[in-house]
Amino acid sequence: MKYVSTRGTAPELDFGAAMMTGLARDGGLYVPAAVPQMAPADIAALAGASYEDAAFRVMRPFLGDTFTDDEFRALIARAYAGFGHAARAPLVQLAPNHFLLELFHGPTLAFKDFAMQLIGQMMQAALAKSGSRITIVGATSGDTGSAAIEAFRGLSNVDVFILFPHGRVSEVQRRQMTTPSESNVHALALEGDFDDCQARLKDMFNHFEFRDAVGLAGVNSINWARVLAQVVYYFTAAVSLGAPHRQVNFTVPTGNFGDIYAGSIARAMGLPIGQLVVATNQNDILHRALTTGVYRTEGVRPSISPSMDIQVSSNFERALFDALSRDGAAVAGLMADLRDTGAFTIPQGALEGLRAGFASGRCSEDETAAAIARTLETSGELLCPHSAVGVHVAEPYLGDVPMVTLATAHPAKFPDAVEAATGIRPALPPRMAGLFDRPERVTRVPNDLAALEALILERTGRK
Ligand SMILES: Cc1ncc(COP(=O)(O)O)c(C=O)c1O
Ligand SMILES: N[C@@H](CCOP(=O)(O)O)C(=O)O
Repeated sequence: MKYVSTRGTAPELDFGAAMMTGLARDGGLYVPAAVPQMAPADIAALAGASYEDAAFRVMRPFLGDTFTDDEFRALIARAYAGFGHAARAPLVQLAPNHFLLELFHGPTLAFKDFAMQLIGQMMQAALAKSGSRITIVGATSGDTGSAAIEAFRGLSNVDVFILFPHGRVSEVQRRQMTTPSESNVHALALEGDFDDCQARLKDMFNHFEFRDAVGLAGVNSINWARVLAQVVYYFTAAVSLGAPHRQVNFTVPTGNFGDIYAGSIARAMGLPIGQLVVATNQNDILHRALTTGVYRTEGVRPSISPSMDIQVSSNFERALFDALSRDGAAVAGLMADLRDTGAFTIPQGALEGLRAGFASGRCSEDETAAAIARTLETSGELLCPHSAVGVHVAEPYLGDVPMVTLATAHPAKFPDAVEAATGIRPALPPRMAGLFDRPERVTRVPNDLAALEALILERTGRK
């Protein structure tokens, strides 16, 4: 199994190398050269399997010889052992033919744990074999950062630096990143928005002298392994609703396009997914792009679903690559337009392909609050604002085909928005008691590449 870059000129890599490399050296994102297929009988055989067993069967064909079967099974077992629900990703019913996939039972209460806990295990195993040391730099709008810190805290051969937009994450998210006391954890509050954090991270990957000096590794969804781990729950959810004998639709609260792209990989593998609906908040660049054919950044507007306050949606590049018949030069051209002008126009054929693959909708701030209140009233489920965006956007698509909306975070990560909508202040699980009492450790940093690189070099003892 080989991985190729969306910009067409970086070397092809195997799974292990793609995971440790993160961003391709031509600035693109790694994707499989060909997506492995799962026959209907193999999909049907997932019925009744544990989440861990399903994870093994769905992901194994993508791994080549990076791990033996026994090693991979052991890594999966360790990754999901700390989840607070036996099903790992339980489905609950909201309405006739509308289901919620609860992805917030991991250690940091967001869907990121599904991939990050596994990447943590896989990277540690790879580092133990190679004996090397890495520096992880992550960009976060709140959830990736806390999940990454949880997965890598305390490891002697990994330093973790997390860039988050100062003042634009929830207090719970901030404290999850700033209260761990391990010396390999560095929370950096950047003067800017998430797009600035992600842009500086990509700048670091594209600055080869720095990248090689610190052994830079990435755990954002630019890393293919992140996407792969998120493919699994599409299979477990769909099979429990009757796939492969029946179609299932999904609505996905979307920001960086990683989670919904994972759904498109599940569909490419053979899972009978009908509609994949992109649900955006008021930062609706993806909805506008799919509707108008023009991808144009407008500046981020802070919302009550802050983890989706994103304009430069990294994984959209992977979907574009497929829609452009895997023409890396064409993708590179559109990305250059985006960098130089803040916009690009999707060629008509590619736009039709994207529209065939993805429906979309937008949810305003008021609609988000109303969806939280309405869902509590009609089904007793308390939603986080991101999941509420999903539920609102899913509603016009409800019909004969079961719809699964992804619940991407626990409501207690966003208590202010939930309380404003319902009057109920959701409590953190008891295992997180003390989060508000522990001292915080955070460094304010400018939105400046040279300053960030200097800080990382100094903290990792390279200067
Ligand atoms: C709670 C939550 N919901 C949804 C999203 C959107 O996911 P993605 O970036 O994979 O589209 C994120 C982060 O991006 C998130 O943290
Ligand atoms: N919402 C994310 C943004 C980063 O997304 P990623 O999936 O690329 O890591 C976050 O919570 O940080």
